[in-house]
Amino acid sequence: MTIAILGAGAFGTALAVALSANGPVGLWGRQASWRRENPRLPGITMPDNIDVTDNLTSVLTADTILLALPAQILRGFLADHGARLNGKTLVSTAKGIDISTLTGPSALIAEACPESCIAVLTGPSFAADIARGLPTALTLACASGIEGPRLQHALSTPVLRLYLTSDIAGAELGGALKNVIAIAAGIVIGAGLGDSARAAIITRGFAEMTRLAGRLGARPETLTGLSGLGDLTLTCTSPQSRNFRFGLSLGAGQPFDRATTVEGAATAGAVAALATRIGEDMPIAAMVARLAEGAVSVEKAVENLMTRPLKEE
Ligand SMILES: NC(=O)C1=CN([C@@H]2O[C@H](COP(=O)(O)OP(=O)(O)OC[C@H]3O[C@@H](n4cnc5c(N)ncnc54)[C@H](O)[C@@H]3O)[C@@H](O)[C@H]2O)C=CC1
Ligand SMILES: O=C(CO)COP(=O)(O)O
Repeated sequence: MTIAILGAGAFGTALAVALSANGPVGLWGRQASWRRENPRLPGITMPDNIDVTDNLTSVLTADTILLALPAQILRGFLADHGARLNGKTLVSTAKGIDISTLTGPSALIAEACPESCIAVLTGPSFAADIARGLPTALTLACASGIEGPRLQHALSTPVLRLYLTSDIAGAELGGALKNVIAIAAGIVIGAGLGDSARAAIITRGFAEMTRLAGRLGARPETLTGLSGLGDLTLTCTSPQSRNFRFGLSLGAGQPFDRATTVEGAATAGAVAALATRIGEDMPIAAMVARLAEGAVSVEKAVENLMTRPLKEE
């Protein structure tokens, strides 16, 4: 198996570093003018067997491609380059739902590359941790009983342990939805509402995640696994998370650098629209969408959530 990664942001670069333990890796970035240290991942030197390039053609000789682009970028990228990827094994790593189609990365890839085998790599993992070689466990979702195990072995290393599932919908939705709840958790802490309120938001947020994912065909055990509960726990509790930090700044009424990749912001809007379309109640996600747009104050959002009709758990 020959591997290339498209997207030389923090995560694509970290995956390249991890997978270089198994052999050569191509890493493409549209503006990859650096070669040995990515400014998005300071302090990490690229091993010699990573070919960092801004020439897409040169990395498309690989038979297996990891797509490490943000979710809202993927659709446009596939429109431009999908034909050249079609037929290859494609592994999605984006954690979001496309705002214009309300579909996840795997559906976008399937539409653009109908002859490809598609997998999803997701779970609790900060790019900096992976790049430093800290032990990490992830979910690899692939519907193919042949390609799934092959990928699982090729993408695992002594410090990167992949658990296999065939539940693509569950793995993908867990990763996308946890980012929305992480923003909510950040808001709670940023606004000074306390750890008890955060535990409530995480738990009720997880209930929303499992409800929506279940309606969209996910298996419950996937949501309680690494790609759901695992990643939710990480992202709602660590200031390393950009989604959590975005929430912190919203809660504290402080500015935030909008150039930072915060997947949960657009995905909250997509989730709210999706929930309305299928008639599912997602009050936390809907509130995060409104807060991220600046359409409601934190005080009003808390009041609205706390005064909803009382119900059974
Ligand atoms: N950073 C992390 O710790 C983790 C990130 N992820 C996921 O990986 C995905 C990518 O995130 P990061 O690498 O962290 O983001 P990042 O912000 O570090 O990098 C994004 C990359 O996308 C590139 N890009 C933007 N627009 C583009 C376009 N039109 N064409 C080509 N390239 C374009 C940028 O140049 C940049 O290199 C996200 O879905 C994120 O949720 C998943 C696990 C961990
Ligand atoms: O997905 C992640 C950890 O698993 C990274 O989270 P952020 O995108 O919030 O930084």
